[in-house]
Amino acid sequence: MAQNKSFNGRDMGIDLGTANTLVYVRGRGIVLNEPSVVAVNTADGSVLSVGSAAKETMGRTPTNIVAVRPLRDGVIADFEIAERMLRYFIKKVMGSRRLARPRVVVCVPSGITGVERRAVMEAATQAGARQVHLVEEPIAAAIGAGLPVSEPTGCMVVDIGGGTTEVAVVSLGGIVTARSVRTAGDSMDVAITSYVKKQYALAIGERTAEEIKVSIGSASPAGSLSVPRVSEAVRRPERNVEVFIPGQSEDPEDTQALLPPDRCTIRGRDQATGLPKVLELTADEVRHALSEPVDSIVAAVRSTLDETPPELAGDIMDRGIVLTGGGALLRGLDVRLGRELNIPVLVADDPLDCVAIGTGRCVEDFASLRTAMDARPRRPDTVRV
Ligand SMILES: Nc1ncnc2c1ncn2[C@@H]1O[C@H](COP(=O)(O)OP(=O)(O)OP(=O)(O)O)[C@@H](O)[C@H]1O
Repeated sequence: MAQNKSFNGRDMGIDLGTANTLVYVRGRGIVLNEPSVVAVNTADGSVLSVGSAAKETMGRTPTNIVAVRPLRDGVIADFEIAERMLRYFIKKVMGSRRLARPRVVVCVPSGITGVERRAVMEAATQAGARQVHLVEEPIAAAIGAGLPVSEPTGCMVVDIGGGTTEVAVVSLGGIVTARSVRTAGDSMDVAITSYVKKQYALAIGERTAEEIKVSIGSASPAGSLSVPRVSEAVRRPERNVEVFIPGQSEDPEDTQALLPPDRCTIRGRDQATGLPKVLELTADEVRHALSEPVDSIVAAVRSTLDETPPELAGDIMDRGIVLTGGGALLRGLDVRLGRELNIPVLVADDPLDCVAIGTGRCVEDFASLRTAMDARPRRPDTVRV
């Protein structure tokens, strides 16, 4: 591993995500993983809570408190709140050791403009960073997934986060071709909310929609799902959603216990009566609700492959496409992509942590990964459409 004397023990890599922010500290690994949410008092603008505590309040705040997600579609939508959130996380990680300001590598979507890059750099600087470097999300994801990004061979990574899906072909430490679409985990939650509203006139919150997706969401029919992991079951939140798992067993060795749940009970507000209501939703219905965002992700991967130079396309055929990001955990997405594109598709180990691990590697191994950082923006400074 190349040594980098200019980086030291307080330096950090930040995966500033739409859904979650992860902080990796040099020599220590991932030390913080919290939702990118800030609860603000609208009366005086003061910050009441940040991260997990703020996410708990989403959909449950009185009128004078708002739970804000300062990033949308992978970029800063509310600069001031983003800066305060970053400042809070950096302080939390540094604890009482405030002797010097850290150098920071921040991960950003590949499609962001120069203006958006400057906004991220400015927010990190205002939050306490002494020097800021940027690494593009697909590169960080590929590094974190253990792909040989610096070699002259093509690797395709599809990072499905909360706000954006980043599809990229990486070779020799750079992006050869990439696409960043604003269809990812959040769009799936919106699709579920709309379905439940249209089909059952039931209003549900953002968190409930996410819980439904994680609990029984899928991209392929039940018979063709890849086997869900035990870690996935552990991460499954259960609040307004109660799941039914066929043949459920307490025994972790029992393969039946790994079967995906086929329905769940959800709670919301009946739009006709205005009263709370409980109803049952099946996995087939949720798969149907998710078809539009899933189709868009498949289309983005297909069109990126279309633009890939033939030599690199051959490498991808051999190596397979690697899925990272929380959206990679959607059951059957690997199967669906593999079937439609006729290419092997693999889900990275720890898909939710890949980008943070890759960003952290940039801090640990700065000299040899230098070429992977601070690339010029691919998009002009126009308004994103
Ligand atoms: N088991 C699961 N099944 C489906 N989706 C999941 C699962 N676990 C997490 N997710 C989704 O993954 C998304 C968060 O992923 P991730 O933390 O990689 O995004 P992010 O880095 O914050 O976002 P972005 O990259 O867009 O800035 C959320 O939409 C979340 O609901």
